[in-house]
Amino acid sequence: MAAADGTLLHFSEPQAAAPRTLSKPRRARERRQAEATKRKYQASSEAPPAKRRSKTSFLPAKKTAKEAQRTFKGKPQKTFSPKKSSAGTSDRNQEQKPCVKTSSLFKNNPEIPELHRPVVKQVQEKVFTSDAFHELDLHPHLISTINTVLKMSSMTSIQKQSIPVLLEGRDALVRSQTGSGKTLAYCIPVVQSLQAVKAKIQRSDGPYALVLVPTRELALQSFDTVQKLLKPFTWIVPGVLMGGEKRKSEKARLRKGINILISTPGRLVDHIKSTGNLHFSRVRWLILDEADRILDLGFEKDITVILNAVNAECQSRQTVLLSATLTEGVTRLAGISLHNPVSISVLDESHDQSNPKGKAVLEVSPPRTSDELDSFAIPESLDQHVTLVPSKLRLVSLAAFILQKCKFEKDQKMIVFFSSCELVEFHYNLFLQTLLSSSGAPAPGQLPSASTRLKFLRLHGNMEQEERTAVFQEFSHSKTGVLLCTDVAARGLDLPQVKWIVQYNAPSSPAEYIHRIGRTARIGCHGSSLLILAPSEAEYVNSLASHKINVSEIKMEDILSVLTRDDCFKGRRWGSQKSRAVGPQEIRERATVLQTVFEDYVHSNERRVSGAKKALQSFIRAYAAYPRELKHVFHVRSLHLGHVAKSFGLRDAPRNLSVSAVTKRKANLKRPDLHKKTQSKQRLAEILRSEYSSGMEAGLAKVKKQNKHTEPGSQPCSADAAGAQPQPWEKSKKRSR
Ligand SMILES: Nc1ncnc2c1ncn2[C@@H]1O[C@H](COP(=O)(O)OP(=O)(O)OP(=O)(O)O)[C@@H](O)[C@H]1O
Repeated sequence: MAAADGTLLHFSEPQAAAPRTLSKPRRARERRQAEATKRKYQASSEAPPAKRRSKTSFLPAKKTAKEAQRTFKGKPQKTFSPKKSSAGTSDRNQEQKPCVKTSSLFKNNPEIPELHRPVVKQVQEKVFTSDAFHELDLHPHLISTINTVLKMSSMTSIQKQSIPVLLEGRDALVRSQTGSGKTLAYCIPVVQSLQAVKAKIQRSDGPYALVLVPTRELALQSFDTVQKLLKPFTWIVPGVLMGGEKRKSEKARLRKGINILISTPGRLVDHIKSTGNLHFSRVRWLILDEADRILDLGFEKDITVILNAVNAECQSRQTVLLSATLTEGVTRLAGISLHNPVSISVLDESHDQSNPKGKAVLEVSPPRTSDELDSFAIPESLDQHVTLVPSKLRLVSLAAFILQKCKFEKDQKMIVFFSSCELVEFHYNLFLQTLLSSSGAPAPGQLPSASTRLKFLRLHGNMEQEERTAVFQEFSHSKTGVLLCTDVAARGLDLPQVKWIVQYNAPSSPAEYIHRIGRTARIGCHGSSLLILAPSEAEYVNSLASHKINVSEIKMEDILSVLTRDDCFKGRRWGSQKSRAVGPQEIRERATVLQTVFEDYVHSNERRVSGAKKALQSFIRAYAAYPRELKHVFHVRSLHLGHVAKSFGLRDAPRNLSVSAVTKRKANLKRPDLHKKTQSKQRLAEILRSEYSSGMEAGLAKVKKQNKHTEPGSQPCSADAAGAQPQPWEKSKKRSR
């Protein structure tokens, strides 16, 4: 990237604007004093803060970084604090204001195109019914537990449709929008049927129900629901296997006996292979929750191993597949695992002409129309937005949006999705150090506007399980906060009261989009989402529309304009005394001030620079990993590396980073024989394949396993090794991300 063109800014306070008039003798006295001070400091190694700051503004970028570090670290109050710097020292302020060299954010950006989004009629489902749980033929204790422990009285539509059908003993494919209560739709029938088993269930009987979920967090969540429902039926023991825990203690729990076993597929396969006393002879229920995500995460082979193991020991069982999206993979998996199934979905009348009353649709396998396959039900109370932001402005736009919602508005809870663990780590550390304050006064390196109101959390698959659980719990119970995460949090997690979903990196499929936005507007609540796209990616909006997904535009300027609400972002052109009204120029200057803060943080030491480069590299790899059908929207060659580097607080694009290097390596991945060639190449391939990842994918998990980290799906999962049959749905499986 060409060297940054310099725009000089210094931070000013509102009070500093009016110049003070000084008498002539006093001015002369002050000048003499200033010169004396200058001579003194020239002779010593210590620098007078004001003069040094001004001078360094003209230094090249590297030196500026060092100096800026001094500015933010050394005298943060003088630099930023409105209270201290405004105390009647306006003319001195003029000199004391830090002057920062930064590249122009607003020059040479691609034009932002007009969005001509087609308006489509979204598929909608009614969430609640007026029917109460007590109208169902359930054990009275179960009903009172639902009412008093879960504090629920009326059923959701999907519960009303599913529970009676499942209680009849039918296999089912249940499809319903995110946050519509699918978990209870299967948990209630399971508990109802197991409590009614005549010879009371013994713990030592082992599993009667197997519930498979894609992630550990979801396993915990489902376990929690089952545990609550089992309160009156204490002889039925639930248990969870999910990796992250010592195998030994899981084995011990299995030995004692678990009747309702909730697990991630990889971990269960691990125990099938290594735990002698895990038997499935009594299994009556097999539940595949979030079936689409299970397949997306590459658990097909594990599912095959599990199906074969269960089939080998028990022939008659009830199988249920639940999914928010009905993908080809899910339909094929349903064809294999379900016997004479009922297909249940609750589409609204306008969409589902064949089913005018929104009743459960029976025997649908394969799905009725390609339209149903391609479109997704979206909660009615969810407002979806998109904004087009040039690469250079992405970081400041994201920060401004977070500040707008979580600093200036009350009780806002937000999830920001990134495409890789490295990206989450980078942004988490950056925001934590620059936007956040633990006390009233800004700490070194922080903005004076750093807020105690803001709370940042992060969640991704490279974190230790203990920490993941703690973060999940903390965010679940918190009223506010910004959770930066990978798709590890997109899969079925029920995080209450989330108001905003921000997708900083576009998802790689419409199904992913649905799952991400599905973390808000749950169970009838109101929520909003924002998708941040580059101008070159505007076409993605049409791609969403083709799946009946409507988004409305928010202008980037409107997002950035929040910076004018905070005078700490106020910048002023060097030497200019003219005061200007708040307008586009003011917004630009303030955005530049914020970008400067980020750049100074990143460039304050080598470790941070290399962290930013690593994150940038990860971003490019993820970008190169978009599926073929989205390549016309997200093509790595359309990235301007210098501009993208800016969004990582880097002043220049790293020299050793080239798009072709990334794409070359990626091209190799298309050759399946590559994996067999050498182990090191295989590891590289797995890392690259998982770049657009949450850190949860089997490939990455395998790599991590070698580093002694365990993940669901990290176990050896070759179908051959387990004597499994080839998976029919694999044949036409698209290469996942
Ligand atoms: N009948 C009900 N009344 C009130 N709240 C309910 C009811 N059923 C479920 N809920 C609550 O709604 C929330 C969403 O439920 P759940 O997680 O089961 O949705 P889901 O359909 O599985 O979503 P996703 O597809 O995202 O996994 C949970 O907090 C749950 O406790």
